[in-house]
Amino acid sequence: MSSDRSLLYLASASPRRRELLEQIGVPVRLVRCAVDEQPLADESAESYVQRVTRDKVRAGVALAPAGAVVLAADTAVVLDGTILGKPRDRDDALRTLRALSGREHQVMTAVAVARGDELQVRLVISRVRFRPLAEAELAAYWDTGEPQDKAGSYGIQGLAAVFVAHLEGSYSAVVGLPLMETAELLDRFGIRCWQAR
Ligand SMILES: Cc1cn([C@H]2C[C@H](O)[C@@H](COP(=O)(O)OP(=O)(O)OP(=O)(O)O)O2)c(=O)[nH]c1=O
Repeated sequence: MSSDRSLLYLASASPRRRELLEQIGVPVRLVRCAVDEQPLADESAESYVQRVTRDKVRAGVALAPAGAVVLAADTAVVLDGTILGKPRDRDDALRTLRALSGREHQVMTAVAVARGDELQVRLVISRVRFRPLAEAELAAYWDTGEPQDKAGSYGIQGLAAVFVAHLEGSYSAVVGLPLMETAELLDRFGIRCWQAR
């Protein structure tokens, strides 16, 4: 089976990434693939998100039709160099949110686009500062269900918007995909967003 060269395959189970691509006029076809997302010993957060993103896009290339353009991304919330992943349970989420309260953290999102052996990756680092969060507020936030599937146990695009005192960087990257960098990468692979239609 050969691919339509203008169609993008998204190697992601994240509904956010699909919505963000649709927001800029890039429809996608999904390829489901799983990769090991365990950080390696002594691996920096910057290296980690780029490695996982490369692994995701390569796994996507292996599953997509030959010659297809494939995109993948990974987002990590990083506090003082430590990666705060998706919460294992309620206690883990509350611990994470407590640690983020009243402080600035980094959100690192890498995006990769590949076709066959050709692969390009970009890393975007944003800085987010939360206002101080009350304990009762954290518990109430967990109960909304929003933190469950999100890096750092929060979603800036959702209810957690009221926690954000300051953001420097790319809002779309915090949600899961840096759209300016993504559009540039896609353009190099011949996939245009709304601008060129
Ligand atoms: C910080 C933050 C993260 N997130 C989400 C984006 C990602 O979906 C998730 C980070 O986990 P990822 O491992 O980057 O992505 P994923 O497992 O959801 O999807 P896939 O690997 O299949 O592409 O956290 C938000 O939605 N809002 C936020 O403000």
